[in-house]
Amino acid sequence: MWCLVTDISANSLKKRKLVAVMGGTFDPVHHGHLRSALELKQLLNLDQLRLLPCHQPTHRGVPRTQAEQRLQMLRLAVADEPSLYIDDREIRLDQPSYSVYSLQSLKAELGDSVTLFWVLGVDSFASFTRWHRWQEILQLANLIILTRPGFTLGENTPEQKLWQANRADCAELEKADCGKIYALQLPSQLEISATFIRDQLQQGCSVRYLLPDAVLNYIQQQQLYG
Ligand SMILES: Nc1ncnc2c1ncn2[C@@H]1O[C@H](COP(=O)(O)OP(=O)(O)OP(=O)(O)O)[C@@H](O)[C@H]1O
Ligand SMILES: O=C(O)c1ccc[n+]([C@@H]2O[C@H](COP(=O)([O-])O)[C@@H](O)[C@H]2O)c1
Repeated sequence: MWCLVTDISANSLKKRKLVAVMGGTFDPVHHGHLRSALELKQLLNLDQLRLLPCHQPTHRGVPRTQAEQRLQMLRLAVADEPSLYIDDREIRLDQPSYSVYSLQSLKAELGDSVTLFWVLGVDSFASFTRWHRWQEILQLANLIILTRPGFTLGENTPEQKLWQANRADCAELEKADCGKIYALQLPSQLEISATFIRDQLQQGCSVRYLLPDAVLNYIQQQQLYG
C-alpha cells in the first residue's frame, strides 16, 4: 500500500503542467475565441488555458476600446467558466505588448516544470516571422495553430517553411517542452471575428449570439463601437 502511494506521487511529480496562452486584442472577445479556448483545453487535457489581452498592440492599429474595457469584457465573458483564466499581465504594463516578454514573465512565474503553449489562429501565425524576437518564442513555448474559416497559410511563405520544419503530431507535442508547432482543426470552427462585430455595431445591427450576453450588455452600457 505504501509503495503504491509512493508510485502515484512520483508519477504526479513527474507529470509536467501544461499551460496554454491565447493572446489577443479581444476588441471585443467573442464566441470564436471562447469556444476555441474551451475545446482546446479539453482536447489537449491542459491544466490551464489563459486568455491574455494585449495592451498596446504593436502590429495593428489602436484598438477601438480602452485596454481596461477589453479586459472587463473578458472578465464578464468567463465569469461563470472556471476553466478559462484571464491573464492581465500585458494590461498591467503600460507599454507595447510583445508576446516574447509575456512568455518570459510567465516562465519565470510558473517555473521550469510547466510546458507553455502559445495559441494563435492561422491568420495570426501568417505574420509570425515578423514578430519581435520570434525565435525566442519558440525557445519558450510550443505553438498551437488553430485553423480558422476563411484563412489559409500562403504557399512558400517563411511561416509555411517554419511550420514544415517544426510540425509535430500530438505524441511529439506531448514530449516537447518548446519549439514544436501543432496545427489543429477544432470541432466548432466558428466564423466569427471582432471586425465583423464592430462593423455590425457601427451599422446599428444586432450582434446577439456572436458573443456572450454579458459582454453585449456591457457594450451597450458603455456605448462602445457605435
Ligand atoms: N473565430 C475564431 N476561431 C479561431 N481562432 C480565432 C477566432 N477569432 C480569433 N481567433 C484567434 O484568436 C486570437 C485573438 O484574436 P483577435 O482578438 O485579434 O480576434 P479577431 O476576431 O481576429 O479580431 P479582429 O477581427 O479585430 O482582427 C488570434 O490568434 C486569432 O487568430
Ligand atoms: O510580439 C509580437 O511581435 C506580436 C506581433 C503580432 C501579434 N502578437 C500577439 O498575437 C496575439 C494575437 O494578435 P491579434 O492581432 O490577432 O489580436 C496578441 O497577443 C498579440 O500581442 C505579438
